[in-house]
Amino acid sequence: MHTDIGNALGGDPELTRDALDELDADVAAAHERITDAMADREFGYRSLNLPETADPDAIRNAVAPFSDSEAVLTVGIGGSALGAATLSNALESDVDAYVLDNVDPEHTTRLLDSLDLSRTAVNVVSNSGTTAETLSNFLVVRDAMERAGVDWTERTFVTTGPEGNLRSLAEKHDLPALDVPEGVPGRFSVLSTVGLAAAAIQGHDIEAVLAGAADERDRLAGSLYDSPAYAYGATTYALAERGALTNAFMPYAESLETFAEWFAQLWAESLGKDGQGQTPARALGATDQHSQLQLYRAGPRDKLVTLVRPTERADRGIPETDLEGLSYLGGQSLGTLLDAEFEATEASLTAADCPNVRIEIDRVDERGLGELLFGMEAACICYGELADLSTFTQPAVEWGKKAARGLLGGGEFAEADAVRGKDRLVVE
Ligand SMILES: O=P(O)(O)OC[C@H]1O[C@](O)(CO)[C@@H](O)[C@@H]1O
Repeated sequence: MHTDIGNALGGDPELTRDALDELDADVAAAHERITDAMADREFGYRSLNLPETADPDAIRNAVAPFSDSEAVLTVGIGGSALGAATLSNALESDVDAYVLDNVDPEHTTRLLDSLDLSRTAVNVVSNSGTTAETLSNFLVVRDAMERAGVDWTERTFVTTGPEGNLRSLAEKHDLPALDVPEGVPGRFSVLSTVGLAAAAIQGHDIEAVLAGAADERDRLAGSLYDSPAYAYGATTYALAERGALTNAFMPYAESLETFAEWFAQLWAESLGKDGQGQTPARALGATDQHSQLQLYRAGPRDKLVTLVRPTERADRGIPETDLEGLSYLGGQSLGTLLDAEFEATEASLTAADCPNVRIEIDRVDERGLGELLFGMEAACICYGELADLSTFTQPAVEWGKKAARGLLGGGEFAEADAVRGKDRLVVE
């Protein structure tokens, strides 16, 4: 992973090289804290140990019974689904991958009706084992399997914490069970059983994912100028401190669209604390040049744009044309056009004083994804250290869970009363 912060300097909000140089002393302190916490396997920080603590052989052994699958369905939500989805949507495989990470009945029915459940491996993923959406979807999937005459215990494995409903279910029905690594929050768990099991069933080189992550870990250093991950974490933090409260995250590869979704949870749930944080806006290049770029260039001076691309990709030529005014496109390639648009957009943002950062990997392959995923996790932790945040917790999400549970008769919660007491002003 390479991080180019040249265009992050001198924009509006303004960040100067002197300011970054001054911040670098804090980055050195953050690095020391991070490496000590990694060595002590502290909660959350131990996520950065996964390149060597994850056990790809154990993962492959656990999913071996599903090697005949034509599809793998991950039932989870948040970090328990987005890591697997990032890898499956970025890489090609003969084994299809699907994710149920919402409780939209029409979508769930459409998906289940489309699957041959007798040939689908179902991975139910929940660290807590109590997440309403995941457990509800599992019950629906199990019912669909039974209606299809499929022995669900033959097609299902779980990935969960040491206790809870899924652990009990696995023990009761002797299901293969993978352990969610202890002390690793869901949004930091992609480089573990949580993100790698489905990838293993799809035949992806999970060892290469971990090798890419290990390479990025080896680049962590006591200066932002020596570590691509810290360069990104420190620059985004410094810009946020100066008013860039939105981070438009814009990969120029369809295969990285879900990666942007994964990044959004990592950034929002880790850094949105005590009135601080930086809103991740998911975008896609070149498509969003024709939708959101207007705001990025000419809207409030409250954002940075992160541009991500592989420097190598398979390409496809554009046929010659005699269409008036389009002949310049003929004989080019789609990849050349995409790169021209990337660089033009980057320059366009800079010309409009919108700070932007370029992140590049060689290719969207297992190794490149490992670099990106680890790099963003380390960047996020660096930002959290600099901002003195509680990076690894997410207390604010609990209010809504209690309210929903109360509305469903799952207990007495004051939050549910607040829902019932909504002020209404309906305009029809
Ligand atoms: O793996 P679990 O416990 O089902 O949690 C799923 C997701 O829900 C959250 O806990 C937020 O509610 C995320 O942090 C997590 O990734």
